[in-house]
Amino acid sequence: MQVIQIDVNQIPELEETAACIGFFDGMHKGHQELLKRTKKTAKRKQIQSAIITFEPDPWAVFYPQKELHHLFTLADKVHFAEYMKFDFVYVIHFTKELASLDINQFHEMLYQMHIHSLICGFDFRYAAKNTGNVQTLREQSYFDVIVVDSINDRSIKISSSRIEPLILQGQVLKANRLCGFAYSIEGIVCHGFKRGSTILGIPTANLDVNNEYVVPVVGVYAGMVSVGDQMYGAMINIGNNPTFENKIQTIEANLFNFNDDIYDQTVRFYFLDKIRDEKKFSSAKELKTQLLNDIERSKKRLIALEKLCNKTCDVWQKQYFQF
Ligand SMILES: Cc1cc2nc3c(=O)[nH]c(=O)nc-3n(C[C@H](O)[C@H](O)[C@H](O)COP(=O)(O)O)c2cc1C
Ligand SMILES: Nc1ncnc2c1ncn2[C@@H]1O[C@H](COP(=O)(O)OP(=O)(O)OP(=O)(O)O)[C@@H](O)[C@H]1O
Repeated sequence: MQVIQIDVNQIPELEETAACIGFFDGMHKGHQELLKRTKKTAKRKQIQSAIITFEPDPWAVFYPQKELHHLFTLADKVHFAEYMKFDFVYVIHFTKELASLDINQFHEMLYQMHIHSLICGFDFRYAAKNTGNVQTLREQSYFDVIVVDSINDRSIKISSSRIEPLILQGQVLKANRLCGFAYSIEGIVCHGFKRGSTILGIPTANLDVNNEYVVPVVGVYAGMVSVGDQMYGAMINIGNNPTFENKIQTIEANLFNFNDDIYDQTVRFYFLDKIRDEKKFSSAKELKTQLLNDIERSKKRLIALEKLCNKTCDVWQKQYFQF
């Protein structure tokens, strides 16, 4: 698979493709339907398949002062495209100039990119002031258009903007249901206060998270952590460790059946389900008793959510560690 950066003023020579178009934050089940339809169309027409996305987030161009967080980084989208066996990811550089193209100029751009079939959702909007829609796409004759009907959950469209608040509220299991795999964030393992391994006897890997991600609300989660291509069951805490009165928020995980040194390694934390709120304990001993309970509770959730775990391992191409 190839990732091609595209500047609207300098469109490179591209192969003929069936391509889906959108920002694709999170690659939820609605996005997945577009991806499947694109692959099918490419196969039927014997042409290449592509995902067209934009970078940076159009919102960042119009509101540069706003700090934006996402469910997926561009690298995550590229990974997902590879998992779905796409031939190309086209990353169109989103600028004010691109945003000001009129409907016909936008069609011409896609024509110059050799798009043979464009696959989009029923509510796709494009061109200056979002004046383009599926109706205007159907009226042009540069390329075929396939429109995907709304993919719903409980009669409401599945969308990135519906999933984000679920994660922010700790309703990760609901978010996971809308994606089909567990929500995850990536970062580098950094040094904590070392209380986990010394005072508590329960070592934790502290995550210096890539701050592009939406971080779930403070709380304790049953989850998984991947190190290299290996997946481990884990319990994860996001919080301020009130028992020790930390000043900063930490994201840390205790990995089951694991005791390697992974400082400075890139790892991914996967959130399956929230199991409790973070609490202040009156002693380290009480906290430790609770943590031992959390291990058992997390393992039970991992077993109950086996399908979700397996699908997540499949998407991220990790080997699942059975405990
Ligand atoms: C699953 C899990 C749950 C936790 N729950 C709490 C909690 O409820 N209250 C609290 O003060 N700290 C909690 N902690 C944080 C511990 O206090 C923390 O692991 C310990 O301070 C070690 O931190 P360190 O890695 O900086 O040494 C939890 C940690 C984990 C891994
Ligand atoms: N649930 C869905 N059903 C059908 N098409 C969808 C669905 N969600 C997104 N799409 C389509 O997928 C493409 C990418 O959409 P986009 O990146 O805007 O996702 P979104 O989840 O709708 O985002 P947001 O919540 O930010 O509006 C668009 O063509 C859009 O119409």
